[in-house]
Amino acid sequence: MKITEITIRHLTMHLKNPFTTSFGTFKDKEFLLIETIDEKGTVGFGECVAFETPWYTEETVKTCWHMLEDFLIPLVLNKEISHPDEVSEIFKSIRKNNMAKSAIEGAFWDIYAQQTNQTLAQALGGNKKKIEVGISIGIQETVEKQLAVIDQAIKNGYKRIKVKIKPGWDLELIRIIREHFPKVQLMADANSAYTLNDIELFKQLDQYNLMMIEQPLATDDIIDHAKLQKQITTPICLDESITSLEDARKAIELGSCGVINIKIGRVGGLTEAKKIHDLCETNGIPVWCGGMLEAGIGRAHNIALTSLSNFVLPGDTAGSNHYWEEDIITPEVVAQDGYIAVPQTSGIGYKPNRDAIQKFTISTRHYK
Ligand SMILES: O=C(O)CCC(=O)c1ccccc1C(=O)O
Ligand SMILES: [Mg+2]
Repeated sequence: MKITEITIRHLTMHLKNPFTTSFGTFKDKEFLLIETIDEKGTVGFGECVAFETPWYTEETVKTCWHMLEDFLIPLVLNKEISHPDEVSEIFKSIRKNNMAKSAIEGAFWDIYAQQTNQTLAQALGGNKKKIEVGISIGIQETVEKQLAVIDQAIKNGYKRIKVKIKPGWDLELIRIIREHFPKVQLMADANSAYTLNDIELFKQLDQYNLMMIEQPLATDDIIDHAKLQKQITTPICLDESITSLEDARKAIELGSCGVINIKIGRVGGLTEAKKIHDLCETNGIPVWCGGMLEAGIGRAHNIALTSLSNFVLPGDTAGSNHYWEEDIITPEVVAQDGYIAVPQTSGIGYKPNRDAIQKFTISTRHYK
């Protein structure tokens, strides 16, 4: 395939419920949508998951646009590429900037799947017909509100609940949640809000039978996580710390985690995500697919990835209606009884909703 035209759109979408983490609150999601067209007229879409501010990783909407426009697009525009795996090879000359790389690589995968008449899931080697998903619930204003939101999520069919914790909103919160929901599959995500000085807190958390604790320590750490893992029984799940196959290899070798959360954008694309998946499978490390409050295009890519065999734990890919009044794909993503059906039409399996995309777009630029 040869991409002859690329469009970047800057969208802003209002979240149904504000999402609060240890770093702050989101009310809207601003992001870039990438549309690519090849010489045969096949259209592919990729979603850039970077946020407006660099709280989760160092990338932002603006840094991604800069990287795409000035470096990444010139490397792939009008180049003959036979397989999307080649895109990450070409991008190796650019350090990091994984979310920017991933956005464009995803559009190549979409086109490749369509041209080989496969679903994106099949193109990646995934066989599952449906995937099990959970839900990630942000920090609420009160414990009562937190319990009510969890209760509603369970009523909506989600069987695995993830809550966000931060210093002062942790042990007591988990104790109360467990008291109300003794059996639910429960986990906590700290988004790097703690240090090894908090080791007593983590030992205390062991009594609540959490499935895992996600990213308790620094965003770039695997050494302290290994020390912590040796002292607690709850498996540590790494999110922010794993940005590549090499990171995953080292974390596994050190014993820094028992589980890895794979996010396509964080690791630089589907090719790298699949490699991490395969490495974890070989090493007996279960994985699940993380989320970045994606709109429909990014969500569709997550669903395809989750169809791979070692995604054995429910991920954060909830249905469109958990996030949006209106999503940018048709049909929207539906989670029923905690499962999403993997679409069976070629490419990402959902149609971009051009009217909705238009409505949420605040600026557009074309490259050819
Ligand atoms: O529902 C989702 O998309 C995932 C929500 C979530 O936990 C999250 C959302 C934004 C940034 C980081 C994270 C995270 O997994 O740490
Ligand atoms: Mg996380």
